Amino acid sequence: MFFAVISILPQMFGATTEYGITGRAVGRGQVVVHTINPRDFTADNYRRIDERPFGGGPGMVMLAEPLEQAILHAKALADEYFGSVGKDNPTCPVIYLSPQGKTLDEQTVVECSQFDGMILLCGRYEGIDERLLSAYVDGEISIGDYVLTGGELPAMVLMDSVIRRLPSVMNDDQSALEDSFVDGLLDCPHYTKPLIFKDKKVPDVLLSGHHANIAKWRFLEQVKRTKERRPDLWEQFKPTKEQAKWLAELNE
Ligand SMILES: O=C(NCc1ccc(CNCc2ncc[nH]2)cc1)c1csc2nc[nH]c(=O)c12
Repeated sequence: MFFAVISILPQMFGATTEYGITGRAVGRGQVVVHTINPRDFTADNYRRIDERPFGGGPGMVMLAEPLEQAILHAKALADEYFGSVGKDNPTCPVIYLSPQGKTLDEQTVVECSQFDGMILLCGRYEGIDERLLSAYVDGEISIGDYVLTGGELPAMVLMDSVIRRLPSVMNDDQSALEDSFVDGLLDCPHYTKPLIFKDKKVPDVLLSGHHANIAKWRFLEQVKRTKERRPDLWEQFKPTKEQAKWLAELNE
């Protein structure tokens, strides 16, 4: 999958491209990430990428022209990449990470993981000239209703959530698709060595080797936690046939 991120802080993206499962996917060439700094597309000696807002008010607004050149460069890199892998008619939307965007959820992550690539536009300051957004942006995504200092961390959250879903990025011992957020429940408790920690033992069922009982115990723990901590998720939950059987036993 192809990513081009447009940001005046390109070094931040090392957190995604150099570490962990996402870093490995980049290292293997399963994911390509280009960082593009709008400052490299400025025409003035001060390499300006922001200016005071028309109409006054606090803060600065990012200039349209350097961002336009950065986006056109990203599109050229995308064309080159898709040409090199023989992909015709690729889907590669320009996504603006913005507090005004649609709040990211697993469904949006699934939709994004089906694109051939994405051009991610990261804002700083008070935002970006509206005329640039209306000319080039296909969609806006927020990662939640809290105020950050820029779009870079949201861009990396989006990239991380998408990259982990790509086939063969997560090997089978890493829970890729059956994650609790995918089956609609919170996760169950996890235990590993030592058998006793701070006088607390591991639940016997997990030591029993009885896989059906273990699966049932884990599911019922997920249910208990989801009911307690996220009644909103519990309300939406649709059990499978087997899960419904286990739930029926619970209510006996
Ligand atoms: O660029 C981002 N944030 C930087 C930022 C923060 C505040 C303002 C100014 N807002 C003034 C205002 N708001 C409502 C009324 N007036 C602009 C830009 C960002 C990208 S995705 C995301 N997801 C969750 N949270 C985020 O902050 C982000």
